[in-house]
Amino acid sequence: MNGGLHLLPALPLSAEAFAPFGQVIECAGHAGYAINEGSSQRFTDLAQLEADAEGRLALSIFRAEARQAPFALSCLERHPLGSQAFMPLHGQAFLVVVAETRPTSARAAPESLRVFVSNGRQGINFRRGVWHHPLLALSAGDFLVADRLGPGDNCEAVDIAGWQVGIAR
Ligand SMILES: NC(=O)N[C@@H](O)C(=O)O
Ligand code: NI
Repeated sequence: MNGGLHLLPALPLSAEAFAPFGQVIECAGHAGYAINEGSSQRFTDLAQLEADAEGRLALSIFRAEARQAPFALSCLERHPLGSQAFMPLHGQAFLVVVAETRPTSARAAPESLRVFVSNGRQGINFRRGVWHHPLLALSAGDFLVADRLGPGDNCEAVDIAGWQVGIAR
């Protein structure tokens, strides 16, 4: 413990481990196919983007500052009306914190929290409604973000405490 905070170490991000929460956006593990007279390879349909009927999917860029690990968690959120995808544009690693269920108390039970670290060549797509921590970039850089815009409240948040996330030494 450090300052009363329990450390939840990050595991390397993999499609299998992340499957309950969404998809990993990467070329590794997928078969690309040649397009444009062989000048490019297309790695297609890597994430299932979701939006309700009243919303629409939009592309944005988050210009993220580096967060210092270990990082004390203060909240989790979810987007009930659509998915949310993050793809690093400068190969920056980032932490991904997800929970299988809504935290029932401020001190979210560790067994419901999962922490992954992207190698910077991997993006992620949170399924619609998955509890997650807002973006935690480990080095500064831009992220391409695809998520749902439209009417209604698409962000539900809960406060949590007592946990910090980082890279196991
Ligand atoms: N607030 C916002 O647009 N981003 C968060 O939803 C996040 O997950 O980073
Ligand atoms: Ni979010």
